[in-house]
Amino acid sequence: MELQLALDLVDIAGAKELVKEVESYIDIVEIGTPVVINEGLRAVKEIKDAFPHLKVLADLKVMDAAGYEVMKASEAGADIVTILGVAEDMTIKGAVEEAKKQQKKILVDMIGVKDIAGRAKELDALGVDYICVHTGYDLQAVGKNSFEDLMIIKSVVKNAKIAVAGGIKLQTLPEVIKAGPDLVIVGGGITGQEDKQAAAAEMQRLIKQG
Ligand SMILES: O=C(CO)[C@H](O)[C@H](O)COP(=O)(O)O
Repeated sequence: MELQLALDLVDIAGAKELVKEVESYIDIVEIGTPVVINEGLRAVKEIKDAFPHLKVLADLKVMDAAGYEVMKASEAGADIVTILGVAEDMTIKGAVEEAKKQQKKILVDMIGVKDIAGRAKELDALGVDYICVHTGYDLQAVGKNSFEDLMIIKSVVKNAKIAVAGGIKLQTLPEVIKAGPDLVIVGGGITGQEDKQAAAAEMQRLIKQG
């Protein structure tokens, strides 16, 4: 099980500072959608250059023209690129094809997908690398979480790795770990803590302990 640090509310300098603090405890750094909007793919490049031993995920949430966007993110140094599960199958296929060419991975974000089980089966058959259930900030604000959806994809996905994101904190991590995802994505649960290093270290400890 891997731990991904999601960076959403920082600029490039802030992202570097944060990653430096927790780099020993994480496997993947996510350059979040707001960071890409503010800083462009330069943020991906600068983080990959500064921390080449960590995998970098570009949270582009691709919805169309995936071949081109996956190519640009790959050129910037992304190891994993996100696409939305609600995108057309043609778009998903384009992403998978380009990622294979570039020797990169595709993570599908299931945000907004209504039929989680049905769509997860289809995406799994399309050859994506990760399928991620995700409660975004807007639904977190009304008390939702991804736990139920995690159990659903666990039961139907046969090939892709399973990921989970959305409001995971130290207190809720043990329940998430018990469900056995391949990848746990944490933003505010680390970046919002006073002692970010301690939070990341404890999360890594819990994940390793299983
Ligand atoms: O993709 C995102 C928002 O769209 C976030 O990166 C993801 O939800 C993880 O952050 P947090 O743990 O703070 O919810």
